[in-house]
Amino acid sequence: MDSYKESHQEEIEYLSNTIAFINEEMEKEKIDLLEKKSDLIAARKDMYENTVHISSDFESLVDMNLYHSQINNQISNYNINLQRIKKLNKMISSPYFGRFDFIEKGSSEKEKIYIGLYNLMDRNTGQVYVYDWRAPISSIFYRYELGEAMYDTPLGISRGDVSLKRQYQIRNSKLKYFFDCSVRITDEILQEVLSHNTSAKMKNIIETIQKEQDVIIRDREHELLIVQGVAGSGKTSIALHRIAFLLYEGLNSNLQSNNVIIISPNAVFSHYISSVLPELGEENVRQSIFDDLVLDAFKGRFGEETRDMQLETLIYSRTKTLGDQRRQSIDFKGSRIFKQILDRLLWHYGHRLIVFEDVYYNGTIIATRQQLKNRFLHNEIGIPMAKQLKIIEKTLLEKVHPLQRNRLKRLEKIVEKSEGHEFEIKSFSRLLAIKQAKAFRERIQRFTNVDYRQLYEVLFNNHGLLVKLSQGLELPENIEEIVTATQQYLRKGQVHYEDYAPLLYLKLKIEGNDLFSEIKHVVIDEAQDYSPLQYEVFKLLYKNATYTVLGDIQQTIEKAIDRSLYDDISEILDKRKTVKLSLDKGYRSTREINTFTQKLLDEGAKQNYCSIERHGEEPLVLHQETSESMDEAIIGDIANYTELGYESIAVICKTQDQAEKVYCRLKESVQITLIKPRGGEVIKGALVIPSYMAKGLEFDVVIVYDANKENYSSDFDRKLLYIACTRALHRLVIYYKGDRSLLI
Ligand SMILES: Nc1ncnc2c1ncn2[C@@H]1O[C@H](COP(=O)(O)OP(=O)(O)OP(=O)(O)O)[C@@H](O)[C@H]1O
Repeated sequence: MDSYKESHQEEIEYLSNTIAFINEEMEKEKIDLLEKKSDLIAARKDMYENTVHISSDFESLVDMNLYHSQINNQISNYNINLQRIKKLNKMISSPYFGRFDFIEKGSSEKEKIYIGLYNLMDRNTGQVYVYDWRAPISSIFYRYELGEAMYDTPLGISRGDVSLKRQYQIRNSKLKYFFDCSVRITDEILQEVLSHNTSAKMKNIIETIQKEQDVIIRDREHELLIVQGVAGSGKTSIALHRIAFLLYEGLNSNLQSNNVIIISPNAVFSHYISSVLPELGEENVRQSIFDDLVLDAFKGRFGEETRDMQLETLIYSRTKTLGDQRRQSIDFKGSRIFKQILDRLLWHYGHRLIVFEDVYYNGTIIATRQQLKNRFLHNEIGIPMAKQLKIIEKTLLEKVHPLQRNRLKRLEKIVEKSEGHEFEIKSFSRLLAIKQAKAFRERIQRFTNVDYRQLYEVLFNNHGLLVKLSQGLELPENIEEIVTATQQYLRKGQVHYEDYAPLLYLKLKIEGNDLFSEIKHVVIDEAQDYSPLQYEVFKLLYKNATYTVLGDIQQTIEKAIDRSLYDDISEILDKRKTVKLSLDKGYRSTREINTFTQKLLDEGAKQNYCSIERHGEEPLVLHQETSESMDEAIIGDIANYTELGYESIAVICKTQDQAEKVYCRLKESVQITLIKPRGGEVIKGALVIPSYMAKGLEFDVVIVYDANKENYSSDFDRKLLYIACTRALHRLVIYYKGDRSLLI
């Protein structure tokens, strides 16, 4: 037998043994599950029959409690069983995708390490059929070629030699093919994976994780890991695989899915990525967008303007002075300088603006204003301002409490002497006492109540104060206009999106934050979308968490491209162990599309970039005489590309408004969906979407709608165009009417 035949025979046998083992395990688990189910039903019945259902008697309550905790245990065991069955079910179709043979230093025995989605081990014999891709030893598969290799174990580094590396395609429990490779993961298999159509939901990449990606996924050393990665370099994929890894590691470190939160840019994106972690076996990881954090924190007090609305306003007012002013206002209110002003405002409030008063009750002094102020200013244990003032209020009320009896007696005497209340002295006096107590409390609350919104308004309403607080700081040139505009809309009861972060910062500083204490790890995707002040807010919200922050500064929309953002993030989050890494290789698009999109970047913003060697058609830039002919061409394209087998085709418009109009016209002739900012899921087929909403998503075919000179002219437009074009996997078509945009 030649060596391939021998290997083939060996692999067929290994696969069939593995599948047989999975089937056996599945049978056992199913029997176990049935037993657990009937035990659970019996326990519930027993509890129903043998305990009282309503009681205030202590012994009966203890009894009920015992039954409850027993049933809860049974339910959790039942769920563990179900999870195991789910995992086995996922494995049966394709139990592993890779193998390497490893001889540990000092040993003569060759171990065959098969790698798949989960561990598969015979607990009786100790034989490991498959290693979880996250297991320490599996890192060798992603990081090493043939020859010397090492991996991290809980007991230290383990070294050895890799004598074989093999990759498989197994579908429906059948071995389709396998091949040996000397390099890490061959480009052929990666290209094969990348040449497929994209799906409506993001997929896992465990079979082809690249070395530089694996380093990020498996990092356990750093408390803050910052990744700058070019478009399509796998940042989002890495973020999700890293979470799965940390949760696996979590078996040792106590990290559970409810200890992790992903901050993502919008609801459509959240949907898009929502299936990766469940696919990897990790459910219940929370996702949030900044807009939702704001709504929750302000309890609906404000939050009408969303980020999409802010972006739309910027797009529409680009050429007007108002637009520039708004942009500068956004920059300023998100800056570290504004954070310093807010800190000074808080200090100033505590030291100068709170007007403590002497507190009298029933003619006796309870506390002088100086005593109250001293108590407030000597807050050594750092209790947040609002809580501290409430403690002062409580202490004053407690002091007054024993005096209220005397006050009541005094009131009764006064009432006795007055006419018309002879028959109701007691009740009338009590009523008076209640009213006076209320007035007393309100007097105290004049200095113990603090409202972050009012304080924010003070800053803009009092010009002298802003000047004073910004001494030594560099303010934007048009600060006067920013202040006047803010003053005006705050007076009308409105709040802009860029005010949320400063308001939330003030709120958290003033009131403190007891929420999210369970969060131990935060993943921030599209990191370039957040301002330094938003990072200050994250720091206050997730006080003790470690962070993974991933972004691409080329995809910054509303601000100027600022390479110092990552330094700011690292200073703000201020973790002991921080690392900044970069990813320069784009995996999403064909080389032709990648070459084209890199040329869209401003000369000054060019970056280190390399593309995956996957080839396809050159992007097309096509002129159309009229809107009608452009519509017709797009309708034709949708039909052609569908015919060619592409499954997701996005018509990307600059704005929401434009997207709605195009959708209304196209839907008469083709099956097409409009994606709205809060519109839920991206589905397969043809869709129309505004440029900024397409961020983070990807499509087999991208058709850019009307990239003419008017639509795409400024630097701001350049970024929208870049985001739109970098979404394409296989085909990119750009239409324009009139003059072609000079950005192309
Ligand atoms: N190692 C890999 N193996 C297979 N596919 C990969 C790999 N890395 C990235 N990809 C694919 O490349 C595409 C882009 O990945 P992803 O969306 O994670 O990149 P990104 O850096 O977040 O992109 P962007 O910033 O442009 O939104 C996805 O289809 C992803 O599955």
